[in-house]
Amino acid sequence: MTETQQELRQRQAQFAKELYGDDIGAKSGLSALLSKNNSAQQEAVAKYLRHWDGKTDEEAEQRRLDDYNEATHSYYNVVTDFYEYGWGSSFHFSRFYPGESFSASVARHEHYLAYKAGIKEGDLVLDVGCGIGGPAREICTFTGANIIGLNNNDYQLAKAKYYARKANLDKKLDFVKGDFMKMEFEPNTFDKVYAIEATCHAPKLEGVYGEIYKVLKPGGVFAVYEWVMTDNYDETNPEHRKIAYEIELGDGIPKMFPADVAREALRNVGFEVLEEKDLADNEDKVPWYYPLSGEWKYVQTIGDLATFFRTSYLGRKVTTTMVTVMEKIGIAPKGSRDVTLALEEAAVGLVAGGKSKLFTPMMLFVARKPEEN
Ligand SMILES: CC(C)=CCC[C@@H](C)[C@H]1CC[C@H]2C3=C(CC[C@]12C)[C@@]1(C)CC[C@H](O)C[C@@H]1CC3
Ligand SMILES: C[S@@+](CC[C@H](N)C(=O)[O-])C[C@H]1O[C@@H](n2cnc3c(N)ncnc32)[C@H](O)[C@@H]1O
Repeated sequence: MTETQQELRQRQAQFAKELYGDDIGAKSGLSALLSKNNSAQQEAVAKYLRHWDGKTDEEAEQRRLDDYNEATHSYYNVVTDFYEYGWGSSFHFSRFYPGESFSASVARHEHYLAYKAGIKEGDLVLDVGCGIGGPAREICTFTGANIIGLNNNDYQLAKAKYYARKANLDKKLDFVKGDFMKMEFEPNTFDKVYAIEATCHAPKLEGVYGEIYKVLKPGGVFAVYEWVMTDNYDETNPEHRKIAYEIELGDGIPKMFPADVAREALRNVGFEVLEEKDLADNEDKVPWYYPLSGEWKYVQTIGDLATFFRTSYLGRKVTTTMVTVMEKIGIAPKGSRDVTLALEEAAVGLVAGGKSKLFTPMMLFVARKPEEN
């Protein structure tokens, strides 16, 4: 018998409690990792990794596409603490300007999307795949809009709510559980919708874009930073496919799509595409992937040294070694080392994809739902 949306939701919420205990949300980073339940962690790691067995044939890909919800949910159950520890509370890349700190660059990238979407005070805005709410808090403070974050991961939602309360933004921000492929909001609800590096987890872009189209008001704007393979990518080239596969495996993505698939998907569901630009295709002195490529010369401020160390090759090795030892002596839950190894594949694939310009994490699309006739 197939599980209903309601049953799936309850099971996943229950699982998050088993994994993190009752004070879910309050702990973060490595301290949250160390307090996770051992057998639940093992189950989550197995559920995430079961589809990434090195196969890229059609059947293997189909299994990943079919299981997108559970696989992504499990992925974020096991990586969120590492992300927070290594990256902060906005789970996305950004461009870096000379002299600009890591956190300023992340915030500017969010402001830019808000500006492109035309978000203004009093708007009701949907953040699709909101993570732990870093971008929603920033965009709310920046624009004064009311934002609802949608996410299928219970742990991240609990954290997003916790941080919004702490920042005194809980009257302007709300976070709700749901699958972006099957949204439960009333049609024509939102003035604006944005998504930051999240819709790439969809098994089919028409699915998620179609849902966004449905819940946007006529005339409303959707702005997205999409993860895509660029026009340089050739799926039949084994070197190219290897890079895409590393990104899929390490980032919990069922299938990386090319840019033209994303553009067509927007049009197919009815959007008018107003703007399209690969923000990574530029002459920037500091590349977007530098925190992962481990090039010290790009670090812009003294304050960024600690973050850079954690994200660099050396820092990642230190984390993996530390986690391996802690897992061996029983302090860290089983499976944690496998997670650091998968994240290493992510880092390697992302840097290779960035350097070769086969991949971009910041394909900007701005699209409008036409006014009703
Ligand atoms: C998965 C998607 C669609 C977006 C996430 C983008 C980035 C925020 C992550 C992609 C790879 C991640 C890694 C880390 C942090 C978050 C990412 C950059 C670490 C640096 C976290 C600390 C670990 O020890 C190493 C990780 C490498 C990959
Ligand atoms: C890389 S994170 C980006 C989070 C956030 N946009 C940010 O920039 O901090 C991707 C997010 O998409 C969410 N997500 C993935 N698949 C989803 C789905 N089917 N429905 C809702 N959210 C989903 C994940 O749980 C995660 O929060």
